Amino acid sequence: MTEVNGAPEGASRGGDGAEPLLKLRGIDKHFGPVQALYGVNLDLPAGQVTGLCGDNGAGKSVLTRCIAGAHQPDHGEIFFEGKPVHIRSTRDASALGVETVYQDLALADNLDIVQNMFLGRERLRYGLLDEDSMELQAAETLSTLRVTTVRSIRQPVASLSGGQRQSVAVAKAVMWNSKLVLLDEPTAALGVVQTRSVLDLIRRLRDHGLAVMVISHNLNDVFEVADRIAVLYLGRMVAEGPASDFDRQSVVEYMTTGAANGRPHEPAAASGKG
Ligand SMILES: Nc1ncnc2c1ncn2[C@@H]1O[C@H](COP(=O)(O)OP(=O)(O)OP(=O)(O)O)[C@@H](O)[C@H]1O
Repeated sequence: MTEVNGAPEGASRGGDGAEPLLKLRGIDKHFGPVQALYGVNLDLPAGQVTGLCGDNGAGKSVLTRCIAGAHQPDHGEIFFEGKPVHIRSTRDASALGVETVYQDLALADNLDIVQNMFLGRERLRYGLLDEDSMELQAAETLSTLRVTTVRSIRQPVASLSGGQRQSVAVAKAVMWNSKLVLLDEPTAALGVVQTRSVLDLIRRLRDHGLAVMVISHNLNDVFEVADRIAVLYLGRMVAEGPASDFDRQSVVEYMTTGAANGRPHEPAAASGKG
């Protein structure tokens, strides 16, 4: 059995009836006169991929940043493992096990894969960098996630393909005891084959029991990988539920009008949201 951060592969999935790993309730956020989020509720269960959809400016990045500790909500509550939490900084988020992979990936091109995965959290031994143990852990994490296409973990990140860079960024995020991974447009700018391998990687995170939230404009990717779908429209969460509640047309309608068939989203009766 392979493990990421102690979570057995195939760990039981938080079904819709289970307490979500992360729960947002009534999140408001404004910037001066711009109200970016209005009373947003969202559940992110463990062992499930949630696709966060919304048109440009809908509030996806602001919401992600509120969970990641990069923005502070004006109002609302965040529950993590059922307990109310205040995520005041990205450090607070990391301490909870929340890691974010932003679109720009924030990898240092001139450094190699191991150096990137440990950047800012280097391991020391007798006052020196413990290269062997960092290399071992980086290699183990990549192999657990079956990221097998990189030639050497000592190659500079500048020499990697877009898909490989995305994989390294994801591996870096999950290496640090993460329970929730937020991915901002993970397949933007990737070719067909690279997209497929990143989507496979996302499924593996889910199968290891992590909660995953994926922001994507690409509905093919969302439908391929998401167990749940949440749609923001002009800062409001207009639909949230199991992916089977939706089809492409309804998601597009929610994204562009805030309703589908002229009606707001009705959560499935069995969704057990609290
Ligand atoms: N730092 C900020 N200062 C002022 N307004 C902001 C700031 N960040 C976001 N906004 C505003 O909040 C709203 C939501 O923006 P956000 O970036 O979350 O949208 P998005 O759904 O991620 O869009 P996109 O798909 O284009 O990235 C927009 O009206 C945006 O202009």
